[in-house]
Amino acid sequence: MIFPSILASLEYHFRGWPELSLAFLCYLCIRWYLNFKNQVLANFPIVGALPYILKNFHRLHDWYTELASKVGYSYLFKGPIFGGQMIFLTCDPRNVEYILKKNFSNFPKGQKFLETLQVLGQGIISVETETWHHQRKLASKMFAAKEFRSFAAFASQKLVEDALLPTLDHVHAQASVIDLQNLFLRYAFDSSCAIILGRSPGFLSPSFPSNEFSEAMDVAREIIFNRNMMPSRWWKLLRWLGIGAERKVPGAIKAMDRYTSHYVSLMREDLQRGVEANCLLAIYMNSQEERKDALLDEDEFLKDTSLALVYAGRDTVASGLTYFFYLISKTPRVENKLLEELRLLRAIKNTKRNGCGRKHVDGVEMFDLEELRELTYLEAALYESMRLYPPSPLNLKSVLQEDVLPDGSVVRPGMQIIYSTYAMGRLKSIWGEDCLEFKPERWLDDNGHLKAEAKLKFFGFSIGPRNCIGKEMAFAQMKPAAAAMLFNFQVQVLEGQSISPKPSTVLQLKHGLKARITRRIS
Ligand code: HEM
Repeated sequence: MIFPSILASLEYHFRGWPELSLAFLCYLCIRWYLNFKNQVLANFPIVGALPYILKNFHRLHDWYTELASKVGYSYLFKGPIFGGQMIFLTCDPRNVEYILKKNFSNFPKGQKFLETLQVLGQGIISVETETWHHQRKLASKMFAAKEFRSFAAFASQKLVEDALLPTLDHVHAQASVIDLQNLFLRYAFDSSCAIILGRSPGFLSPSFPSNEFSEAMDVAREIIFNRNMMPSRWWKLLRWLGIGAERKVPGAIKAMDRYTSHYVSLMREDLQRGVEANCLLAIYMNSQEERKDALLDEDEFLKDTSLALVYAGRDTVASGLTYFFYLISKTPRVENKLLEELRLLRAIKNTKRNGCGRKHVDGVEMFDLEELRELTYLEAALYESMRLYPPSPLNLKSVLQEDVLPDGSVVRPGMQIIYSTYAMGRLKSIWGEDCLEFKPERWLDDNGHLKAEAKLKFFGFSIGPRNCIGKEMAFAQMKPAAAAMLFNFQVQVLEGQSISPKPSTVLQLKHGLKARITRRIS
């Protein structure tokens, strides 16, 4: 008799439990949601920081910047327990300098990152240790060659004259709207191919043709980013199953291999016929002796090297020009100062040449190489736009041995380090209270020369032994395009379009940048 009465009593006492449990669960969910909603970052049990990453994925770079101002310059993200990822994100300039320069050898790209870069073969950006040392030494010599530097400037200038200005003229005549991002991607691809491979593929032309080589590089860029955003096992499984973006990889690799083989064969024929060529491929081919310990078969080396270089230059230059015109369109004061600099220079040169400026066939004016060197306000404006919108907004490193960074953070093997140049370009502590303003003047001293100290604060081309080797080439591509376009055409970016960046390793606008182009009346 006792037993049923105990049961009855329990039933009486716990009658309200399901409701109570439900209410408690709801309370926990609401608390969690409110915390999650108002907090910028937390590492939860089991799922780590995944909810925050998913919530902010569409605005990754701005989120990092927000974290820097609200939480601090460095923080640790834990991935979900089953992926085992530990990402240390920093935008502290002392840490970044330590990682990239002072203790460079302890922070390689790392196996995980290198694996994701294998789509691009074994060129300079996808290798490490001895192979990288050798390739870097060789590349430094090639990029520094005087004949190469003048060839790079000449080839870009020619492409502006033969392809960029006629295309813009065509858009003006059609009174159509153009996507500036697409235009500059075409220009950067053609000029990179011309400078590196010796031939422009003609991707930039008024008919806006398609190009399989460039499309294959788009796939490579997308896949490298995707692979880095997930644990290695996940993307390897997707690759094995052949689903998602991984499905496109084998085709893209084949296409890139086919095109680079083709360009290598053409250049070999040219050199055998005694054609004089100063593109990088020709310079590499003519330096057989220095290449003999390249640890790669001759053709593989030439193909992978040229692919890596075209890839490194294409998206970055396109991004630099796109955001430059975006900022100019929003800042008429800077546009006017740029025009003033161009017009003054043109007037001085015309006086010296007795009124004969350098005219393109359709009355469009060009700036020669000597003039371009004198355009310091333009150069400052390009730096300034890359400060706010760095083409390479984040970079990855790994950790070899446990280390203590200058801010006191401890990093351990197995962690990945991400440093955000996007956030660093927007830190008040580096760039002052007006850090969000587009002000080329911050790069210039009282005599109108570029300030060395401003360049030292800028990480957009990276620093240390693995810094950007193509910086000078990038300016040789961007300056003539920006000068000729500004001087001859009015670029009116359409109002009301969404200006959000794609989550990617390169800063690109999700929906492009639509603009109208009209000829300026001289
Ligand atoms: C505005 C344009 C450019 C920007 C902002 C830029 C930025 C950068 C950055 C940040 C890095 C370091 C990447 C890392 O640490 O993983 C880098 C590396 C590199 N860049 Fe550029 N880049 C630009 C244009 C170019 C051009 C035109 C070339 C010419 C081919 C080039 C060739 C390279 C190469 C080969 C590396 C790898 C160097 C190495 O690993 O030793 N870049 N660039």
